[in-house]
Amino acid sequence: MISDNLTPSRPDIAALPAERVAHLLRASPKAELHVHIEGTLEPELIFALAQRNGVSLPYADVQALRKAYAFSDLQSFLDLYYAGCDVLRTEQDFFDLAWAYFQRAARDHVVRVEPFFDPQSHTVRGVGFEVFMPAFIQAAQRAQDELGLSVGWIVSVLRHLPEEDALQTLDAAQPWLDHLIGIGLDSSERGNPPEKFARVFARAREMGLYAVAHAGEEGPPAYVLGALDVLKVERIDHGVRASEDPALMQRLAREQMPLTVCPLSNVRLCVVPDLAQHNLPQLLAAGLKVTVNSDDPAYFGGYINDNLTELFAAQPALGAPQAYALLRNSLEASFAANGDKALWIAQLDAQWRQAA
Ligand SMILES: Nc1ncnc2[nH]cnc12
Ligand SMILES: [Zn+2]
Repeated sequence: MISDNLTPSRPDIAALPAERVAHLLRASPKAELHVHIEGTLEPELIFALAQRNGVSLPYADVQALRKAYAFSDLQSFLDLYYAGCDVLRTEQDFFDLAWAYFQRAARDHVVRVEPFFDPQSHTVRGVGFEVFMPAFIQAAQRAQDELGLSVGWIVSVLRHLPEEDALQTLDAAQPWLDHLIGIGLDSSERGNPPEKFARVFARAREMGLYAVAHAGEEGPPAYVLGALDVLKVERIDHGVRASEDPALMQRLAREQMPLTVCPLSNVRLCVVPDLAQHNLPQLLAAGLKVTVNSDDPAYFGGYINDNLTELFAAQPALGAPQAYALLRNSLEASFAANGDKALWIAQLDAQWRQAA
């Protein structure tokens, strides 16, 4: 049925059956706003790059490496994630990594991606911006040209390291500013509150970068508040523990602060016991601007469409209105140009109207 009511809930979707919703989740245009490019490094590529660069790995084969991906918390994952980075040595390696991910994302109908990269996980090994930035720029250009996929890179600093390191990283990023859209904060959350990075974020914002930060993944709701009030972020990465603080929930809803939630990541890192018990429906029902993302898909068993479809399969409370809201939120919460966003939203609406 055609609906001419374009806002706020546009296509008339209430009666869509579950299988139609599952198809629309997969086939609709969407934005991926929380993915670490180093977290897209598949075991097959780790082995290929290790061979290319003469790096020896402590695993017999791809299966043995995959088997090691059984995590008990964030830190147990990060230890393997940083170890995996060691095979990334040359510009070609970083290009292959990014291009493989962009092709995979395009298959999930991602039209906009804002990937993080962790410079300090490379500079510590003597691999500098002059190695990975040209590769990221070239891969992004090719994604735009050949896949119609729009890319905006977010330089992310590691919170387990001193703020001084992060300031140096920002200095090193300065010459590449034209190719960056934002600054992020990731790595070990507990014991490393947002306040530790107040000066870095103030400087990054002066440089014209958008600000985002991981907060409320393993850390308490106070870290979400710190990210908002001290770092002045425009999106919260994860944020699922905000549900422990009713006043914070009300504020996030009132300010329509986007949350980039990563369901499969939360299960694999034991933030929640399983997808059926994930609090995403509760966050959505409270009026928060929630999006679904993949975080580190090579490590957590799924890309963005897997996150969406597995979550909906596990949660009977999620139906067509929630699916449409999540897809639309992803496009609205991106840092892409308003004209691009309007175009993607029009495409989304056309697809849903046709299905309804
Ligand atoms: N889920 C996550 N949380 C914090 N830091 C990360 N770095 C890569 N993935 C991360
Ligand atoms: Zn993350």
